[in-house]
Amino acid sequence: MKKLAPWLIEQSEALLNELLKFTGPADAVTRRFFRSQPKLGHAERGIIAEAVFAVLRRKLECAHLAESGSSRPNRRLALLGLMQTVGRQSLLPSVSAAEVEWLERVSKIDPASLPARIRMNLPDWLATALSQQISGKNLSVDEGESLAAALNHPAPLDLRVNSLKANRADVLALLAEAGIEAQPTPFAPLGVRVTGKPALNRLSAFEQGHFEVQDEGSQLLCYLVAPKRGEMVVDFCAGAGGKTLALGAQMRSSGRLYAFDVADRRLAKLKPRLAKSGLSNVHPVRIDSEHDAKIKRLAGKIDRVLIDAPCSGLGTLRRNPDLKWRQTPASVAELAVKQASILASAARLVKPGGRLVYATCSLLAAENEAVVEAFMAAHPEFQLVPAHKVLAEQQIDLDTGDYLSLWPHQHMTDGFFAAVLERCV
Ligand SMILES: C[S@@+](CC[C@H](N)C(=O)[O-])C[C@H]1O[C@@H](n2cnc3c(N)ncnc32)[C@H](O)[C@@H]1O
Repeated sequence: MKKLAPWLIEQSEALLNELLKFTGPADAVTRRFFRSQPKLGHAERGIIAEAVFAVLRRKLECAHLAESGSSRPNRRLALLGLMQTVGRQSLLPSVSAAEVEWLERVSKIDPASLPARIRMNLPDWLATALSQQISGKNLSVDEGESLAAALNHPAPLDLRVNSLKANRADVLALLAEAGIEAQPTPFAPLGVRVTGKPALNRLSAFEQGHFEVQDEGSQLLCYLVAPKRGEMVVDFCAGAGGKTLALGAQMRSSGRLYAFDVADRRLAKLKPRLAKSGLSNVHPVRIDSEHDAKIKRLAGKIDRVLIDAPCSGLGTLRRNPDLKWRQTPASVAELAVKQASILASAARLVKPGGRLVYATCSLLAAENEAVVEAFMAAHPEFQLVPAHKVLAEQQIDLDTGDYLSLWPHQHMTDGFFAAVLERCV
């Protein structure tokens, strides 16, 4: 047990002061804060970031506990975050006698005794939407509690082996050699789940593109696309290209893979990743919107289209806990309109017999089933292909029904939704 340096409490409080304004994504605010504090070392940044993210995950619970105590409110929150992450014994020698007494008192409170609303740490509108979905599927209330609990845990670190350069056994062996504990992911054939958060970017296998960091759920979406060698494929919302790289490797770097996105700055991040991936079939293209004229030129020519739609990100709360406090019913409704527009436009690319995969990292039916069902009602030329069949064809034994619905508490992945649609004529 090592005593925590008192200034780390002050820095955690200072960062919380910024984060709790919710003016932007928490990871960006945190990066900016650390840039303004160049003297902070890697380990110290880790301590601060973990503590403040613990507060964001359990904001309602922390705010409830912080109603007692007498220091500054955000200092109390920082202390609660640090108590969870570095432990009480490291923290207590660094705080005042009154704070020791308060921390001892609140740590005796059994979380199970708190009202469900506070225990779940979800805003009311989101808790209601999720519990309606859960009861619509005839699942128990406990299911909602387990989901909320899983969303409040940090995500594990998953890797995807780049099959152009390595195989999973090689990567597992080299991680073991480097003293890093890891195991194969349960579903994705090229996935590796690492224990803890070791710094992987200094490993030469990472620098040489033998693996990429990618959640197992994201990897599974790419198996739904299942592009083949020599095909014409579009990754419509490619962003920094996490899924583009996986699709390109599935195509064995043959055919043509267009990586579309409206954000230049995201596509720019794809370029260095492409360079080390060994892929030569990827064409990044910035589009103005889903109505860009470049899309018309490729209409009816594409074998496979992936739409990894912009969404609320509520399936990624393990990594981005701030999203539950930043999204609102109005922002979700606005996103659903955008998603419908992108889906309708991207669908024009698909050739007869070709497929499109509509995917989000949201848990909400409004961004998922509702968008797909409205699209299918307006486009009878598209038919739903059961997701479990597509996965089974690739020896992946995962059946969540006609749609792929991944849930953190059931599958240990981020929350994802995907539908496979085939153009019949
Ligand atoms: C969920 S992210 C994509 C993540 C990416 N596929 C990956 O695996 O890393 C959604 C992306 O959609 C892009 N986007 C937003 N509006 C768009 C539009 N109208 N057409 C194409 N892309 C769009 C955003 O810039 C963002 O990069």
